Amino acid sequence: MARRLSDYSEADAKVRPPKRGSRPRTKQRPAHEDAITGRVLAVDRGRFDVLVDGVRVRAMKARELGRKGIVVGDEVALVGDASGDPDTLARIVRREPRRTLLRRTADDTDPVERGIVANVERMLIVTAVTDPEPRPRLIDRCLVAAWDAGIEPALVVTKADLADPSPLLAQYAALDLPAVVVARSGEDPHDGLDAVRELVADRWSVLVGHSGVGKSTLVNALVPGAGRSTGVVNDTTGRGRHTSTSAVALELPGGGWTVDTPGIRSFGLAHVGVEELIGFFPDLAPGTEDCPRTCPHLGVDDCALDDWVSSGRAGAGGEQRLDSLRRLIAARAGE
Ligand SMILES: Nc1nc2c(ncn2[C@@H]2O[C@H](COP(=O)(O)OP(=O)(O)OP(=O)(O)O)[C@@H](O)[C@H]2O)c(=O)[nH]1
Ligand SMILES: [Zn+2]
Repeated sequence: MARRLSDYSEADAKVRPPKRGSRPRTKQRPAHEDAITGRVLAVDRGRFDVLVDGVRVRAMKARELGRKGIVVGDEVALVGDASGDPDTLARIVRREPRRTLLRRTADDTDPVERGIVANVERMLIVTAVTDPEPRPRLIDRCLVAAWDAGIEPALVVTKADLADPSPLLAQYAALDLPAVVVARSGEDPHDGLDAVRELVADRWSVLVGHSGVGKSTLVNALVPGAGRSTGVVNDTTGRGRHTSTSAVALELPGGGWTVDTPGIRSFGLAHVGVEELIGFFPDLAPGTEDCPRTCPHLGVDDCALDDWVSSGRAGAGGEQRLDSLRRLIAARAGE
């Protein structure tokens, strides 16, 4: 049936022509719907290597990311040329929410915290039985940093061919930590390597440890061809021959990725509050129940932790652990 003119509503007549110069709405996409996601493998002076569907793509941060940090392990959204061909550069337009973030501050009072690696599930704390001597306070810092980040730590004790690892292991027995012992045997890189492989298989992990403990040796054994430089520790500086200082993710032949952190020599923990700190010493935390209210746990005013440790309830490492905890609390108080 034909419509009569009088049937047209006023609204029909009010369709305005588009303003000259204005673009159709559909082109103004607020989010990058067509972005693809990848995982950051390496960061080097403003350039990022991102793994996209098995291809390594070079990328830079898009301006809209602002000062938002991107670290190894981050999951990011990319636009632009993500072919991975030489001389191409994609843009990172978004950082996906992080499941874990390993952080540190320059010291225990510095308010500026830096991300080291994101989304890893496991931390291997590498320490030698001797040469160099174990540094329990650094181990304790690493444990706090791992638990604070939501990462499961494990101990890897190297150089067991040089000395008996049991006293060191006994110190941490109360913590219910996975611990693996490795040793050099002849030409073979390491006894105990299979146990390390199990800890890192099919997941993202991060290796931490101070210079000379055998971290690079371990990485080279886990990832043949990784080419991490190993060397004799310089007696004067305590430093090895490393020149690279940035974290980098290396693919494990059996599946999974491990992140080496050559430049990291310390773990400032200014971002961890005192109450949280105590919670990250699960061998000591229950001992604070008998402390006076507002006890600073610094060894004064009848702090119950002294009895807790001397009665053996924190295990063989109790004294050392309490010393670590107290130093961390004191550092927070600026003492
Ligand atoms: N006896 C013995 N020596 C080892 C073992 N693992 C590593 N080493 C030696 O210890 C020294 C230091 O090893 P690296 O792998 O360079 O140590 P690192 O922790 O990477 O140290 P940086 O390179 O300074 O970061 C080297 O001379 C290694 O050959 C081990 O299980 N037993
Ligand atoms: Zn106390």
